[in-house]
Amino acid sequence: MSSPPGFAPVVRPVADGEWDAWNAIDPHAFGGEEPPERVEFWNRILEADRCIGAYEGNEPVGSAAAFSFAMTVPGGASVPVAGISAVGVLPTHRRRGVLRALMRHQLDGLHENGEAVAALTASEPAIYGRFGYGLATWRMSLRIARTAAVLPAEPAAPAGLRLRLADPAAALDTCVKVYEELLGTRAGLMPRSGAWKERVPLDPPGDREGASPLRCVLAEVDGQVRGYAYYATVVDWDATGPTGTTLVREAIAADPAVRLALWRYLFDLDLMTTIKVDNLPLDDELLFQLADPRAAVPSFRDALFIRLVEVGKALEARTYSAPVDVVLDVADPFCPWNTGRWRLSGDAAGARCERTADAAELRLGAQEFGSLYLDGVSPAALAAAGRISELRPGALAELGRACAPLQLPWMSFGF
Ligand SMILES: CC(=O)SCCNC(=O)CCNC(=O)[C@H](O)C(C)(C)COP(=O)(O)OP(=O)(O)OC[C@H]1O[C@@H](n2cnc3c(N)ncnc32)[C@H](O)[C@@H]1OP(=O)(O)O
Repeated sequence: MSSPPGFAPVVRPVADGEWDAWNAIDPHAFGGEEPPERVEFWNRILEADRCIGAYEGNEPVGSAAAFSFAMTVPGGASVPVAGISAVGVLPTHRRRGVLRALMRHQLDGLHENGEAVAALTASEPAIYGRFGYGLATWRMSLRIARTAAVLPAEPAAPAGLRLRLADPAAALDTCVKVYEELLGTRAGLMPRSGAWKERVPLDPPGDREGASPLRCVLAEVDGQVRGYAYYATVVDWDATGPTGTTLVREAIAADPAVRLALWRYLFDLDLMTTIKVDNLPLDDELLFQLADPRAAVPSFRDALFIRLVEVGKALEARTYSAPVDVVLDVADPFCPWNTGRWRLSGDAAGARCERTADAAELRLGAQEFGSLYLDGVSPAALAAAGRISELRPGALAELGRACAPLQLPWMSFGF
């Protein structure tokens, strides 16, 4: 039954005995039914004390959850991040302020706990800007014609390299160790602690849509696993012969020579004519390893949205690629404790970000801070879009030099 006019949801943690009703919101809100393996996985990773419901009486009509993640920030440090997920409102109660009440409760809670950064991926990107989340990273997918794809001879595969097929479930711990070698190298990366290591290789039969079960190939050098790829294949034929597709879910190795060896393998599977790669960073080296870049058809999508819950603390937790000393004037109506002027000064060794009464040099909002945080969006682009105002000539360029990434940030798994 839909709510009467003047409805004001009460937002609170989910109590024992309410979980079935809370879990029932998601399929109604998202309109689908997840395979049981995925439901079971999500039930295992949810942190019960970080799940909230919006209630009408005793009935939950909206849901939201937070995960206790860590994330690499520019400079390589790892900072705690609240990963926001499971946001849904019953269709009977939409557009009556339930999401707004959930966001209010959640951000107030993060503020009280001193959690400086929140992150999410959005079902619809237009939803979260009003709550101060800014688009911070992109993901790239590639569709590659195998016949046109020529990979370079260099770097040659390391001497002693051996590729070995493994059962994805049995290889989980091994693969996570390889993945962890990457963590400090690129902003946006998050560890896959505990059950999160199962997230990428999760392979419910109900999700396969004609593809093979997930395969795992390990790249060993002198007996040590140094890289791995998860992939599946779709077998197909037409009058010209085989037209199969290799679906690459992930190819990970810290050593570029090992990663290239994995690509050679994935590009050379018999009967496959197309390679589809999901979720790469925008500057992935694979783009520059194809002799003919048009062999790959890229598509791009928004990935991570970031919210600085505590501007000062968050900006001090990262470093800056060049010296910076600017006064930032922040407008943050949804989290007013951030509003005001902040002096950010720092370099590659560390940073301070403190309240100041000095004259403002750059004016921006919470959403822009989120977009800038991982160095995946340039201050100049946001200024050109009319979203940052430069009040002291030169301040924009100074911030731009300080936020110049060595590599673009990347979120390697969804949550
Ligand atoms: C991190 C994640 O989990 S992403 C997943 C989000 N969930 C989904 O997409 C599931 C399907 N959708 C839903 O469950 C709901 O429609 C929600 C959660 C998107 C919105 O919930 P509602 O309770 O209807 O939103 P609410 O009434 O609080 O609206 C708050 C504001 O957001 C706006 N808004 C709500 N949904 C959308 C949307 N899909 N696109 C753009 N704006 C939106 C409203 O217009 C309102 O704007 P205002 O600030 O100008 O007043």
